[in-house]
Amino acid sequence: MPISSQPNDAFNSPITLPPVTRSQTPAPTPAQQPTPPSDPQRSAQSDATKLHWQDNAPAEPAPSECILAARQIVKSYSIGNQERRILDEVDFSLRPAECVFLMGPSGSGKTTLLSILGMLLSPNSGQLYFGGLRVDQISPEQRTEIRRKCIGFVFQRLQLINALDALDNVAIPVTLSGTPLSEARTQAADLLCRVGLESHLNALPGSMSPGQCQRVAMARAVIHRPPLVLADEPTAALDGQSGEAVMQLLRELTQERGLSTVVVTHDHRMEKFADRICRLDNGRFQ
Ligand SMILES: Nc1ncnc2c1ncn2[C@@H]1O[C@H](COP(=O)(O)OP(=O)(O)OP(=O)(O)O)[C@@H](O)[C@H]1O
Repeated sequence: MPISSQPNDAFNSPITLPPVTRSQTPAPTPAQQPTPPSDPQRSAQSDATKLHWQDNAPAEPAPSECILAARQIVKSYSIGNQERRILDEVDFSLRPAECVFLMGPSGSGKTTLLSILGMLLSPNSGQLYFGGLRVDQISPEQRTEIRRKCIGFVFQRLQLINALDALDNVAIPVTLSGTPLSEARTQAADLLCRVGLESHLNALPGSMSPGQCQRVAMARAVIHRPPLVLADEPTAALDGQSGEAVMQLLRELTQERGLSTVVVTHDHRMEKFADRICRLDNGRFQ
């Protein structure tokens, strides 16, 4: 099920970030984006941990080592007088600059998990950490602020504003956090050129192909350099060739900026773009 919440709701409320303390470190600002450790000893440790982790060992890395960590997440819905468990004590970890794909059968809970990771949906229980901060324990306003500043969303159903051209679809969200429009437009134009749309800066979404619109959506998702990008079936509406080009571009954009990425996809042809694949089945990782 595609995420249906408007990502733009994150841009609506003027909220101040929570006070910064060591035990409640807010998600990193763009200038503080986490990067893989450069110290050789630390790198060796991290590589060892990653190997261990990729070998499906039960241990998850510490939340403080992750850009995003979910622990024992449960999500249920009541249908009539019956409760249906959609996510059943799920653990998930995403390291800085890593790209993880969530795959699994229809109805297995992928979009539900992505929505919880993006703080668009609250779990019934479990812990969610963003940059080491327990974000399930902060106020909704603080979560909105972190989501607005630190997460870029790419949705299956494009959520471009039809009345705005490509340039302003990308630029306007940045102006909501105080960047002057002229500067935002310069940044947006650079990004749109980067994604191959230099001749479509002033095109309206209705006059562009689905693949071109998805490129605009990706530019919009990364323009504020969020440390985390969440994508729900970003290639589902595209044919194989444009889907692959869009996924390739998403990887390049996020790699260039050192952003961490979670992608929900059904498309096995895209697997080559993942650093790691987590397969959900019936609300649990296989
Ligand atoms: N608001 C809701 N109320 C009740 N059930 C829900 C709700 N949202 C999702 N579900 C159910 O939760 C299950 C998991 O849905 P989800 O969209 O996360 O699966 P998915 O793996 O992303 O599926 P797909 O690949 O088809 O998009 C589905 O059975 C769905 O019907």
